Amino acid sequence: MAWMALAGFPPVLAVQQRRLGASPAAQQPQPFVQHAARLQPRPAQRRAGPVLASAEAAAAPQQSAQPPAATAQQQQEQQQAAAAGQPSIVVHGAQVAVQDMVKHFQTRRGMFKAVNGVDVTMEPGTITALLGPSGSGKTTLLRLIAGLEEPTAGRVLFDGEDVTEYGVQDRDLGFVFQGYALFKHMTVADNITFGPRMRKMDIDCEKRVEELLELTGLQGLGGRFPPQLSGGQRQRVAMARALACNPRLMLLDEPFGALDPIVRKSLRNGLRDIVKRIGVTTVIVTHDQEEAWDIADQVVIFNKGLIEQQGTPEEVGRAPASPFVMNFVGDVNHLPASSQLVRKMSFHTDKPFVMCRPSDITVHTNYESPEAAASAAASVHDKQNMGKVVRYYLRFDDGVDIDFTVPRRQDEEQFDLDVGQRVYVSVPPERMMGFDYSEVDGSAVTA
Ligand SMILES: Nc1ncnc2c1ncn2[C@@H]1O[C@H](COP(=O)(O)OP(=O)(O)OP(=O)(O)O)[C@@H](O)[C@H]1O
Repeated sequence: MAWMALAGFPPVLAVQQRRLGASPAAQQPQPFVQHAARLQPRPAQRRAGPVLASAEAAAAPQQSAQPPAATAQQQQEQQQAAAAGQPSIVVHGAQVAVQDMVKHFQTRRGMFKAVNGVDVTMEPGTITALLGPSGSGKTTLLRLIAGLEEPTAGRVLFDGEDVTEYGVQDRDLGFVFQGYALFKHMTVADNITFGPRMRKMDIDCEKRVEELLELTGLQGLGGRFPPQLSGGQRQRVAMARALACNPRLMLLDEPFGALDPIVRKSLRNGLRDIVKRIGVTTVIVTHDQEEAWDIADQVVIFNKGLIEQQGTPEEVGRAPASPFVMNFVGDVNHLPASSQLVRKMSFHTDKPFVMCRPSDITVHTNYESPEAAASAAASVHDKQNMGKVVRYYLRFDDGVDIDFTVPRRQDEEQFDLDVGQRVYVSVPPERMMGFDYSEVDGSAVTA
């Protein structure tokens, strides 16, 4: 079944940081911020086209007074597909280019730069995940792409065509966001076909519903009402509805934020499967790095209204472009640049601190080995069995702590260290990065 077809993806980088000198118990998880229905138009922000008054309206931009008809090309393709007995969902994912995008908000304290000169291109049929700390500008960029915000400067191009002046209803979009925004009084089938009916699309609505229910793993549920569905099922309906009008671009804002981890995982795998089957260009805002790493072809890391890095998840994970990205993506240890380990590794930096990933640490136990001689001595300070991995907290003789994480199986075969045991630690200097705390602080600049 399409919904169950899981794609294989690179290992996920856990989102956790170990702060300088902090004990295991003192570790702070990354804040997880959830926003309900953030794609709702903010009052007085629209410039063109009818004002959308609710989340449901935002999710169904086709509710304009004079809904645009399906394009002649789309209609022709649908008719051809119907005649050939093929699926009637014909999507041409757009290449979406955002150029020199700037968005300033007028606030009581002056002008606030939420997006401050952003260039990014999303290739047709790919998934781009927008990641970054709270307030870094992710949702604002999504809304600018959608036409829900008027840019201060910059352009949005769909397949090379400048759509910056187009209203939201003229951009061929599908929306999915956390609050579901389904019409509760309508059946699942009616929710799905609401858009095509409003746009007077010349399609077989029954067939479209069947195809979309199959695509989203909801076979047999077309006659139910949203309150009779689970949260995961409702979000699948939202996806089906977003795709019903053959959008060129699907925009998702924290779509799975309210769901439990197992349902989230199933939904995101389903999302990737759908996108790859039908080829719709997709942009997703998420706080969940595991989600981004699982599904995205391209990740875009935001900080304070600017893009710090964009690339494939592998590129960003392997070669972070800045201390901010290294710190934001995955586990890191923070050490003083003058610490024993850094000096022993002959890593030189003019910055006061150094980062390294737990996964780049090598631990030797035989003090007579040549490797041990080239390493810094530490003691096992604490050990935690985390299920699939074992995490050790190692303390150097200068009092500096670091994490060392090893797969449980490897730990059993190779390490199985005792608390208090002496170990010898090395990190390739090319895997270290000097930094100053001002460079990794992603807290939003308030307006
Ligand atoms: N209409 C507005 N008026 C004034 N400031 C705004 C407005 N919309 C957004 N902002 C500010 O712009 C900044 C970026 O907001 P945005 O919602 O894009 O961030 P985000 O990265 O999506 O954050 P989060 O992850 O918390 O949702 C924030 O500081 C926010 O307060």
